Amino acid sequence: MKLQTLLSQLQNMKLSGNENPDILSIEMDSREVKEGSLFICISGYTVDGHDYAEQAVRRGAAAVLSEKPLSLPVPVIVVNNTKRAMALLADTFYGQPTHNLHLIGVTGTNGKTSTTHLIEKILQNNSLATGLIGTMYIKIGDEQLSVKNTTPESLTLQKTFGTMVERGVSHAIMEVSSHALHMGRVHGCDYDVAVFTNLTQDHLDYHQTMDSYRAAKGLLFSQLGNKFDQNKPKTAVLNGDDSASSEFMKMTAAHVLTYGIDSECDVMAKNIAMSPSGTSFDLVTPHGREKVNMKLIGKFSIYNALAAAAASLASNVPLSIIAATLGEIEGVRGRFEVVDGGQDFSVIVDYAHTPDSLENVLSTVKQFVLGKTFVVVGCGGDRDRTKRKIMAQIAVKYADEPIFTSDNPRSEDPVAILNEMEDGVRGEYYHSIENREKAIYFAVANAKPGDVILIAGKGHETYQQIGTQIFDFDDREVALKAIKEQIK
Ligand SMILES: CC(=O)N[C@H]1[C@@H](OP(=O)(O)OP(=O)(O)OC[C@H]2O[C@@H](n3ccc(=O)[nH]c3=O)[C@H](O)[C@@H]2O)O[C@H](CO)[C@@H](O)[C@@H]1O[C@H](C)C(=O)N[C@@H](C)C(=O)N[C@H](CCC(=O)O)C(=O)O
Ligand SMILES: Nc1ncnc2c1ncn2[C@@H]1O[C@H](COP(=O)(O)OP(=O)(O)OP(=O)(O)O)[C@@H](O)[C@H]1O
Ligand SMILES: N[C@H](CCC[C@H](N)C(=O)O)C(=O)O
Ligand SMILES: [Mg+2]
Repeated sequence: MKLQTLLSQLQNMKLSGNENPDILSIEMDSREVKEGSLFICISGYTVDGHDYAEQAVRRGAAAVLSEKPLSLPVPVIVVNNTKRAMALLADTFYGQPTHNLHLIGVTGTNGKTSTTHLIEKILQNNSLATGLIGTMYIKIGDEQLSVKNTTPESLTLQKTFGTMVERGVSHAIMEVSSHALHMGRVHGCDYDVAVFTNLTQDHLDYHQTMDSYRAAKGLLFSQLGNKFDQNKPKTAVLNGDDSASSEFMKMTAAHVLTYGIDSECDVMAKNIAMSPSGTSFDLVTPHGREKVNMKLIGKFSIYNALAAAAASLASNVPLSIIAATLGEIEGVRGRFEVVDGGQDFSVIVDYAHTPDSLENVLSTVKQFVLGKTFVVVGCGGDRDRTKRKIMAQIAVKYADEPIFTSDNPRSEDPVAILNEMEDGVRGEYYHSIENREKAIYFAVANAKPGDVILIAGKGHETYQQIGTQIFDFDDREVALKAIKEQIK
């Protein structure tokens, strides 16, 4: 695409010279720049991309987009905000791909990964070609790509959507993090369905207060479009049992479909029966009623199922397919995943890394446990510190054997993180074992028949970050090894 054609999208910009090179790619990382790239300078949290403009030109950049004049031998386009401009240019460069996709965005503190996977399976069972973007990976058809963020930058996002369209994907489902909403990574995404799971405490390191965290989540709904287009109707799927939903409802002119268990909603679960091996309920919707027999357990799983059902209904999937698919789903990797090494106690690996998710999962375990409950849990470094005490209190409240350990300490001292957890439960009964492998071994060595060990916080993760080093670490493998050695 010609530079001038691309730039016609920007209303306020200054371009030095009148050259009009062919732009073959857009890059925000100088290390990715190739001959013919447009390099966009982003001033980040760690470094300033403007400092890499010269390097980008040496690597062949044909033009540079910047927030200040730069003396370079290629055209320099100056705009007030390169991040906003990047979202617009990426959308244009990749052919406005979200206009050609049915796009479903899922936001909320907990349940985004789980819910997106439920929706993915339902759409696939309705013979639709899907793509998925989230914490674990990007999926385009059968191909899986690794990711750094739950919601990538606009450039990666639009490029990914472009590839999806090229490969015949018709429906894309994505997790939309509050960081992404706040940083404008999803500007330009034309959502058809926006789903809200829940709002509880997390990320206060970034958002500071729950009010601004709620406001960031709300951006998904205020960006859902304010015109009524009968050919492309938009739907906000809101959790009627979460008080934040009434605010989000005001933010959008789109159709609203509520789901819930306790309050009167459009999509509801009635006659719920829970057992250690599954959950059944009547899925009551504006399109009729179907019995659902799920293998997933816990009240939180019913919420995810209802959110997925409502999003699928808003995407025109027949109710019978929705109910049948919810019955088939085995679960999502690292979410309430059972580790079975032939032992006579249960081991569950789960991604609960917030107070609310930990409480949900532990209370689900407590509903069914015959013996004692063990929990192995830590808190990530360089993340919301205020949740540490609370998570420790929840662990002590629900577990007979709470074992505090390290999660991903990142740049923080692991012992200092443990101390902050312990500050919430001084004088109570707990164990503190800094080394996560040792903590898991300790739990396995002490569990008796009928006990349950919940290993929380890292779920699907296959690494542990200590300082700047990344070590191989998989809770499921470590637990399995401990079990095998124990029952030898
Ligand atoms: C705080 C934050 O969000 N940081 C994001 C940000 O990194 P940054 O600002 O530090 O970037 P930087 O390293 O300063 O670089 C600035 C610019 O210089 C460029 N650069 C840099 C070096 C170089 O040699 N050449 C060069 O051109 C970079 O490509 C970039 O354009 O931009 C990066 C690239 O897009 C992101 O990967 C990174 O996310 C980091 C890894 C992160 O941890 N983010 C978390 C807080 C986050 O966003 N989490 C949410 C999910 C939370 C949840 O699900 O609960 C998420 O959506 O992932
Ligand atoms: N609807 C829910 N409400 C509360 N807790 C939930 C819910 N769904 C899942 N959980 C718990 O939260 C954990 C994380 O779930 P999931 O990965 O689906 O959330 P997420 O929103 O994608 O998280 P992240 O922000 O890290 O991407 C699960 O392992 C489970 O313990
Ligand atoms: N998306 C979450 C993941 C946390 C996972 C936990 N294992 C940790 O490292 O803190 C975050 O970045 O806050
Ligand atoms: Mg996720």
